[in-house]
Amino acid sequence: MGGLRAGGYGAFAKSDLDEDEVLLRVPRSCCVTLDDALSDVECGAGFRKLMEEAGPGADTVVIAGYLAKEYLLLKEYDRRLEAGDDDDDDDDAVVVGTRPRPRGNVKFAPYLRTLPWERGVNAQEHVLFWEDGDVEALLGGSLAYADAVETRATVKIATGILDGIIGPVVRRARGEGGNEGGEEGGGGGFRFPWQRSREEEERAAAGGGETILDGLEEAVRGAFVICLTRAFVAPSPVDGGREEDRLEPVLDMFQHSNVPNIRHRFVDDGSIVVTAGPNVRSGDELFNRYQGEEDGDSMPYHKFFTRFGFVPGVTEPVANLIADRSTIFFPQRAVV
Ligand SMILES: C[S@@+](CC[C@H](N)C(=O)[O-])C[C@H]1O[C@@H](n2cnc3c(N)ncnc32)[C@H](O)[C@@H]1O
Repeated sequence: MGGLRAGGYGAFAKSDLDEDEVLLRVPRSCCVTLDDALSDVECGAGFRKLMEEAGPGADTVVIAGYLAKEYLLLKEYDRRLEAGDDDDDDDDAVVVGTRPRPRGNVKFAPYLRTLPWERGVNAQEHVLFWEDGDVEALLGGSLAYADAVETRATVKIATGILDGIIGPVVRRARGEGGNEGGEEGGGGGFRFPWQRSREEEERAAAGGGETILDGLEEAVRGAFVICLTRAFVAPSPVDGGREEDRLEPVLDMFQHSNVPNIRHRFVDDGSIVVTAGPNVRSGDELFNRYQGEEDGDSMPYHKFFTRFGFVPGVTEPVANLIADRSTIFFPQRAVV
């Protein structure tokens, strides 16, 4: 990583940089991709079923589910370690089904530990972290309202679905039993919410069904925030160049600017290469440019906010912009 230093919430040049100097190269094997989720030993079968039922639109749900499951398993290993179960090498292995998974076996463990799973970690803000009342009070009537409500509803539905896939795996790891639904070859005992009978649906809605796995809501919410604020769209080298969402460790430490001073490009083997723009001096913060898939370069700022959790160039709390009825959030009205 020539000329690059992490610090604060972003990355900085540690020396003057030549234009086009290569700062880093991230191989696809270091990225979190849909392949990781679909080939997962414990939940891959459940994720594949979900893709069959729901189609490619389920990509983000599947990647978020995979991240949430790995994070919850990592937390379980950590809990055991803290409880002093680490004297013997095997003691802190979490047994999922019949397979022990030693601590080191969470593929992305060091990366998962750096991510903003909760509001405020790495100064992360996002409408997914808000209470319903805050969304109504702050965003009601604003341009951001519909997006915020839709994103939150998607995550709520996803949480119910993912409980059926990753819930049993995490419950087993915690020694709480759980059916075989999420496990590869386990018979597929779980059912998606759309496969439940009306009676089961009503019982679940009335709180009489199985309860959602403890900690799952928070983990899925965090995983969605992570996907929305950090995923890159890249051509997949394994799927005829189809575009895929990926999490790119290290590349995702750069903050956004509308006038970036680095560039990134995808190369044929699936790696991503980051190079310096012109006139970068030692100590300068290095900025990338985030792009929303549907709006390309011109994503409106209220959409930028619901997707990435901030408004470019604005340092004051968004609540102040809303209180001042900023034109970013409220359509302008002519004063006559
Ligand atoms: C991909 S991360 C960038 C690095 C990040 N701060 C981190 O947690 O590693 C994206 C998040 O960084 C923050 N961010 C990035 N650029 C920003 C900017 N120009 N102003 C304020 N926050 C920014 C937002 O919280 C955004 O959701």
